[in-house]
Amino acid sequence: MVTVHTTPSSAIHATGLRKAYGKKSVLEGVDIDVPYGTVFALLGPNGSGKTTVVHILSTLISADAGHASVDGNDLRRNADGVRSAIGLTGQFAAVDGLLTGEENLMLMARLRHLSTREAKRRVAELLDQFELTEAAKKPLSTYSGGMRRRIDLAMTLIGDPRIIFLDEPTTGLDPRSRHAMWTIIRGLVARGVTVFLTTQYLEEADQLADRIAVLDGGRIVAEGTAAELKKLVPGGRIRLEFADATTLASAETLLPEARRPEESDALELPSDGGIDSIRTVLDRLDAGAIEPTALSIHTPDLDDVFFALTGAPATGTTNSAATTTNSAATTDSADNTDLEGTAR
Ligand SMILES: Nc1ncnc2c1ncn2[C@@H]1O[C@H](COP(=O)(O)OP(=O)(O)OP(=O)(O)O)[C@@H](O)[C@H]1O
Repeated sequence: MVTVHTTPSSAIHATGLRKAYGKKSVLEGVDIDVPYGTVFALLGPNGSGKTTVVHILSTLISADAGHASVDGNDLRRNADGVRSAIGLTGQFAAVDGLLTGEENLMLMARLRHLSTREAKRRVAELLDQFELTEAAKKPLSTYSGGMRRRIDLAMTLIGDPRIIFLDEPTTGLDPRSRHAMWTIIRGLVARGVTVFLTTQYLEEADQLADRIAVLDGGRIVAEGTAAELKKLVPGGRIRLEFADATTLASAETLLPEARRPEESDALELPSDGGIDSIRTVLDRLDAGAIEPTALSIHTPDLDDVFFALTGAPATGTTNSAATTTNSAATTDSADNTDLEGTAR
């Protein structure tokens, strides 16, 4: 029998997850590690398999191959242990629209075997926490999209799970409701809850996640903090401005690789945004006694990363992008000592 080696600090640990629906292969060997008390975001384009990963890790479906443990419980051997440790939002999407928010929460509390007294206390607490006290007595069918997501999350939290899975928690919400949901999620994390979320919104991953993994073509093609991922794609540049046209022309001679954006008196050079590359550029200008009046650094955003990794029309192209990224990460490793296996 194969033994799963669970890192004690891992809330979620998975290796080699595979899943196919008929002949359609969805996951082709996915590895995931989420330390306790952190937020992990699984990013991927439509149909990349994010929900499939969540459903496997929350025991709703089984993987064809691979091993995983959640809160130290092996998914195959102790599915009940996994279920009692986790909360999964989205699973109550079919809650009774005719019942009020409070009634739905009470129902869930009783299903969780809370006493009437304890259920009432917990429900009141959650209604308050999710700013639903006013709407508590109204039927769920009258709730807005944002309110439904909040009641869904509140229902998930009735049992005080240590680990929660949020499958696209803010898809379809307006910006205000999205920000309200982010505040709630941050509050949960502050109380020590581990969050595994899937999202198509790069900003959401950037805002909330300690680590981000990009799923594409059935594999995790890159993983790291938002800052680490941004370093992986080209597109970073230094922008220099000068006092007058004469200085600009002299600077151009000293930095022949720089380009001058149209209709501007500035120069731009490719850069990883690191201190060393900035210092090198300034030293070269200094050699000609030239000082820029302004210096700014543009680092790529997660959109650039996502597009570079998943935007290619064919999977083959995507894989080669990941490989290129991988070599970039290796070259860069002196600057990124904690960039373990960043791009795969
Ligand atoms: N029960 C199923 N039977 C057959 N195919 C399925 C089933 N569930 C999912 N799929 C297919 O597996 C692929 C991955 O689906 P999944 O829902 O995991 O992707 P996703 O990344 O969550 O997508 P989205 O962002 O659109 O929700 C899709 O092509 C989907 O059509």
